Formats: sequence, structure tokens, C-alpha cells
Amino acid sequence: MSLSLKKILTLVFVREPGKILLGMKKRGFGCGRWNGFGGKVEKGETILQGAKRELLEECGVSAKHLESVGLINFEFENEPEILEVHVFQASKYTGEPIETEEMRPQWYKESEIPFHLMWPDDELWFPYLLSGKQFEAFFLFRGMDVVLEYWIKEKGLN
Ligand SMILES: CSc1nc2ncnc(N)c2[nH]1
Repeated sequence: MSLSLKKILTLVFVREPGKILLGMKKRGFGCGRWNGFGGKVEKGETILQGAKRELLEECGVSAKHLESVGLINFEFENEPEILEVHVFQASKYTGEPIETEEMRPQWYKESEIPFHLMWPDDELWFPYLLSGKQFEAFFLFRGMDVVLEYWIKEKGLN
């Protein structure tokens, strides 16, 4: 059993009734796609603190309460590193979203989410996010555009 390297990441979606805030990634991993806000968890901070920090850094929104909504493990074929992504949503926050070097924020109606300009996994798990169902999921990617295998499980409150 090879040592599977895990990278802990965060992903935050800001919500308003019938709307969700997405960010157009302007550089780096996932550039050119509408994403959630988030990134790495730094030494000495909790996953929750990392999520709040990344949201503030990437679009100027300060989450007052983050709700854990999902846990997704991403594997990429022939790569040893597994991305463990902790997904949160914020409905209590301060600050208007602003564009940064990383992200261009935009509100989308939940009925008009631009899945064709997002990671291909999103269309599969967004129904859980949008319906407030907690979930766990796994996606095996080939490159950046093809999902080879996946599963999604609804999670009761633990
Ligand atoms: C690595 S696969 C992935 N799916 C995603 N969906 C939304 N925002 C991200 N940053 C995502 N990354």
C-alpha cells in the first residue's frame, strides 16, 4: 500500500436566497473555470480558519458563520496526491464581493449555474449543495476534463 499523499483544501460557496456566488479563477489550478472560493490550509490554522481566510483573500467577503456541507476526495489518474476538499457554505457574511488577482466574483441564479464553464464534477454534486443535503463524494479524474469514476453519498448529521 503506497503512502497516499493527502492535500487538505477548502471550498466555500456564499449563498443568498436563490443565488450562489461563484468566482472565475484568473490564474493557477482551475484557471478559466467558475469555482468556489478556497485553497490550502496553512500550518497552525484549522480547516475552518483556512476556509474563512481564503474566502476573504479571494473576494473580500468575511464569513460570520460557515456551515460544513460536504467532503470530496479527488484523485487524478497516475498522480499519488489525493485532494481532500472540505466544502462549506456561508449565508452570514459581511462585505461586498470584490475582484482580486485570483478571482472575479459573480452572483448566479441557482437555475443558471454555468456548469459548462466549471469543473465537470460540479454538475454531479451541486444538487446536494443546493438542496442543503450534506454529502461525501469521490471523483477520479483523467486530466482536468474527464471524470473516470465517482460516487456521492448523502450524510446524516453526525
Ligand atoms: C479538483 S476538482 C474541483 N472541482 C471543483 N469545483 C469547484 N471549485 C473547485 N475549486 C473545484 N475543484
